[in-house]
Amino acid sequence: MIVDGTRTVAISGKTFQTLNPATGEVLAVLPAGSAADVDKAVIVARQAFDDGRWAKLAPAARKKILLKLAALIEENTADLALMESLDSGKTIGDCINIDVPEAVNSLRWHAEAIDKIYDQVAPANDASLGLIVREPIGVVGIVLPWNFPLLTLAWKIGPALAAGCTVIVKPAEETSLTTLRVAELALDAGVPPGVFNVVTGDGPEVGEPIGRHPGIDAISFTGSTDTGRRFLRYSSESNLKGVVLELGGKNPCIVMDDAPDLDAVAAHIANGAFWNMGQNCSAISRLFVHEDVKDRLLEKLVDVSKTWIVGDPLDPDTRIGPLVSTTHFEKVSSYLDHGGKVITGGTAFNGTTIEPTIIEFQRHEGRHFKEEIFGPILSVISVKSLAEAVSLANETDYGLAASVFTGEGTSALRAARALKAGTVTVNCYGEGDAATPFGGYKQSGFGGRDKSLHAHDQYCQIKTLWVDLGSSHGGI
Ligand SMILES: NC(=O)C1=CN([C@@H]2O[C@H](COP(=O)(O)OP(=O)(O)OC[C@H]3O[C@@H](n4cnc5c(N)ncnc54)[C@H](O)[C@@H]3O)[C@@H](O)[C@H]2O)C=CC1
Ligand code: BAL
Repeated sequence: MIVDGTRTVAISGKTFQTLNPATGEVLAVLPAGSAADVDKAVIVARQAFDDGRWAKLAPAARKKILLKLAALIEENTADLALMESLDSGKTIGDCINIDVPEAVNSLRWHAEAIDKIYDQVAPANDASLGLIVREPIGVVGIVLPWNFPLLTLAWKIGPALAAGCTVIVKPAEETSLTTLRVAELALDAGVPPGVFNVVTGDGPEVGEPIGRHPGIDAISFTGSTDTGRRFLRYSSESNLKGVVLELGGKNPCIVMDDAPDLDAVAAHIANGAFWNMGQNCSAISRLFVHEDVKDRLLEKLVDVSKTWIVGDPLDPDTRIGPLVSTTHFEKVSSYLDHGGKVITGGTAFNGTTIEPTIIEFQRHEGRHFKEEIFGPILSVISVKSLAEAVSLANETDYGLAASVFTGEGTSALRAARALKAGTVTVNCYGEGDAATPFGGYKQSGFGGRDKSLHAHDQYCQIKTLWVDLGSSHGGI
């Protein structure tokens, strides 16, 4: 763990192993934290916040240090990418080309933004001055998932540290390594000790004490909807700390009969469904395709899926590596034999890996259309109209992302407005870039957004300062 700028073991002395999911080998033995370690980290982070060693620096000074951190991460791309791939099973190509560079971009974007955000003067009468100012919220608990460990870390520490907060990060127990390394690089960059602390361990032992701690002012969480609900409970039963949740998805993709370039559409859909082995909260999971183009699109999708090389995540050509853990593999495998016609894939092997799989169904019902699978499995159903597609697409408890492919601009915009999702992409798939907010409607999200200037709201209090200019001063 890293507390107060120092590598440390757990107070209990307990440890846990982190495994390479591709081989089952032990990669590292890490401290298994508990409530006592969280207490210690909170004391340190509170002290670091209250004495102003970080919060009271000028925004431009914090910016300089965060830009240095981004540069150090960039310089260490090869090491960090290898560490991330070994620890999570993510492919080395993705780690090098997406996870590390996007983490760098995200940190840079928030660092660059922080000295360009102005406070406001409120409309007021002549005898008063109303100021609306932002202040860092304080000590922030950041609880991370295993599917994008480094990227979600950057999405959260970027705006939190830029705002002047101090943080206690709990990485997912499957994937702690890159968070620990980045915390060390932060010290090298000049982030003062005590500002960026990391407590490793599992959810009940470390995540829950963070959620319930009265000395923590806000929580930023990415993970499952069930655990997200717990954080709301922890907050309501403790100090009503602010909670921002980025949760699961059951993301629809609609393809109409006038969609241009079905080859490109198939490539986008395969990327949306199979990128990161489908372990992505914004993964395309339900495909609604117009009946007139269904057969042609499925043919192309099968062809594209077969180009996704399954294998060793350390081979740069591999696009499908192992799932993150055997537990997760068991969960995802259970969706391979539950009705529907397998169009391609359907095989699970080595107890780790599932090939890109497309399953066609006649009706929009059952587990494949309700539950977040979080694996490389795409469920397909045909539709007769855009209205039917949009209505089925919205038939879900989730609302993170959605895509629509059509050649008709007005229909595309109508559908984009009607889809209940935080991010809607038209004739493409993606999550936007650091400048655009990311988060969900319905049970996909709560309380705010990651990325963009909207992310800063999570980490700030808004204070009103009301000054009497004295109506008795003779009108000067
Ligand atoms: N939105 C997303 O990006 C993610 C969604 N998921 C979904 O969740 C499913 C289960 O995966 P898990 O790893 O179990 O997700 P999870 O939501 O339980 O884990 C995410 C984080 O929450 C922590 N956590 C777990 N239990 C906790 C508790 N009782 N109190 C406080 N913190 C706790 C974990 O240690 C980890 O750091 C996946 O199959 C997937 O469907 C998982 C990871 C990311
Ligand atoms: N798609 C990146 C963030 C997430 O899956 O939680």
